[in-house]
Amino acid sequence: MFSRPNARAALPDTGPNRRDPANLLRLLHYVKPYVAWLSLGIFSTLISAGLSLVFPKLFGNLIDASFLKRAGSGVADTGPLDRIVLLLLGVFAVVALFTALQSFLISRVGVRVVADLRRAVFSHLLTLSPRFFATRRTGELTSRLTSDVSTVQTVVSSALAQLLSQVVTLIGGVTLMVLTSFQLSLFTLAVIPLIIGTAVVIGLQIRKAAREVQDKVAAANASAEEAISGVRVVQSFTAEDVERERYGEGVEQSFAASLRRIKLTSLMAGIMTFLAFGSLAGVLWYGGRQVLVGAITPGKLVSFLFYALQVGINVGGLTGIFSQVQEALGASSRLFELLDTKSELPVSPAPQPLDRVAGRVQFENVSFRYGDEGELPTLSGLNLDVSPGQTVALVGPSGAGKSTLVSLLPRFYDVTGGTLKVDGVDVRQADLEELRRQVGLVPQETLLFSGSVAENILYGRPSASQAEVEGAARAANAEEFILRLPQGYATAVGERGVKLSGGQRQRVAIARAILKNPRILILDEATSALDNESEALVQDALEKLMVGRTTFVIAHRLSTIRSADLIVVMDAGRAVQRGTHAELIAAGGLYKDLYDLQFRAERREQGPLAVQGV
Ligand SMILES: Nc1ncnc2c1ncn2[C@@H]1O[C@H](COP(=O)(O)OP(=O)(O)OP(=O)(O)O)[C@@H](O)[C@H]1O
Repeated sequence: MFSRPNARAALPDTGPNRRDPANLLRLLHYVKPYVAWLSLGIFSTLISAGLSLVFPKLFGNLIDASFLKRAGSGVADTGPLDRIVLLLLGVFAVVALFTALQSFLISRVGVRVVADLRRAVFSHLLTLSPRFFATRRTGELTSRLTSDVSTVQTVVSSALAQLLSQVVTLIGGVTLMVLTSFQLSLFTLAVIPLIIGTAVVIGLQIRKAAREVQDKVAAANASAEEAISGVRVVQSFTAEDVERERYGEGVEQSFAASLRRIKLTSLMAGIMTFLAFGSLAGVLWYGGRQVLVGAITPGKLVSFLFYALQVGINVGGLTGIFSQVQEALGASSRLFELLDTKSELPVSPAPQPLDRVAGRVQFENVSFRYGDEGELPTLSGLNLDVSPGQTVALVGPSGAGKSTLVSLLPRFYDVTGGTLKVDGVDVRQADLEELRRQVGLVPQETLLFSGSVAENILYGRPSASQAEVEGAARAANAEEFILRLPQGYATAVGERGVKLSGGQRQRVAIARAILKNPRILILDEATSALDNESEALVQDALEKLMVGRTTFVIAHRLSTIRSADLIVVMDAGRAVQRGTHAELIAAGGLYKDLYDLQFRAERREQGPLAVQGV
């Protein structure tokens, strides 16, 4: 049956620095620019948390003022009651104001840090080499940008504020409890170790389950992403059921993990509720007796109950924060792991200038291997000296290493042996950006970005003017079809350019390359048949593009091969033959075999013109 191999590995989840608290310090680095906002937020938190400790005392006073005076004198004096309520309202208002301020200020820092972190991770991802992306699933990486960053946000914003206010309330609450009634305090505080113990033991299990939920969701997401981005393949193979099943399985696994987590949280909620209300009942029982014997006033009992409640809530809250911090540590370590992944292309400390090159390219005894040492090399012993402006056609059987050879030019990979030079400069000694500005790439499968036609052409040189864009489109034989589009240059091309035909996409890509005006050009000729007319237009545009540039073309068409200055025949990573078409045919060997197999039919189609000179 159909199967889409899940060969790409998920991001390793258990690195050596996983949940390393040092990551929290690294996070602080992102918080640093906003330390003023944060300090104001912390100040507001301290005020609101400190003032909230006044409530219970005032409530107690309120009770005593309302009940005791009346019982004593028989006359209803509402004065103290009114004053206390007024005072309470005042305190409420100040607490409300500072709570709002605290929430705004600290959350603002949180969302800002998240925005910075997202940008940093994305910008770093763009610098990594194709080798990195070959081992990662896109869905995994995008989920790092979304869910992991959001988990970190929780800590930076809400958890930080909560932690502060809870610590303040907890210390203050316990002190005031003890001051209100020492005996009652002993009674209540005895339960706290039980609460903490339960929270820690079950909390640990909950964290494990939560981790599992995240992993399962990420895996399901990755498979959905692949299916959605390849929906045409899925539909053409009528593999919907397979994909449904694959995603369904992932979703069910995440459901099962969620269920485990829910069971544990429910159990914890039950135990906590019983402990909390049980101790409340205990306090009411013991405190009630104390009131009855006149040891404390009813107001004091009420104050005490409120303090106990505040302390209880905060102890519960602290354990929640503990698990949030743990999760955030996990998430931040995965993010930092991405940020720490160095591009494997070493940067030269003193790059040699490569500003406006003539276009000479030299492969000197170049070898290359995708895998580790010991694996078979993909290219070996390659020597090639291409003069500025020359066109080199690379031919050879599938898997011979043609695409690999050209991918060394913009330094997607570094050679593993020998040297690759552009204008006499070892590409490893050049500035990567400068080098890549010299190299233009027109791939077989053109990828356009969602946006307008003009934006896609401008990708070649963002500073170009509208007139230059139009000039490039004209030279690429693209203007005619662009002007026929509903909004001309402003027409949106759809995701990956789906609204254009294959030939149109290619011509936009050629216009893009013309605008970039590179000295070295890499063309991967399309093997998929375009209709005759658009093939002729694409071919004509390519020929114009090639003029005056050093061009490497992975050639599939006889006409390209025959007009090349040099044909290099590749087989199993080696350049086995080189020469012009006529020379190679005369010499016999792999080229002649390939020619006999692949091009005879094409030659026949091209009629007498193509036969000449063969
Ligand atoms: N990213 C990669 N990681 C590991 N091996 C790779 C990678 N890309 C290509 N290879 C291997 O390197 C060899 C050469 O591949 P390459 O794509 O260069 O061949 P090609 O001549 O361009 O083939 P085709 O004409 O089919 O495109 C193949 O055996 C291929 O399996």
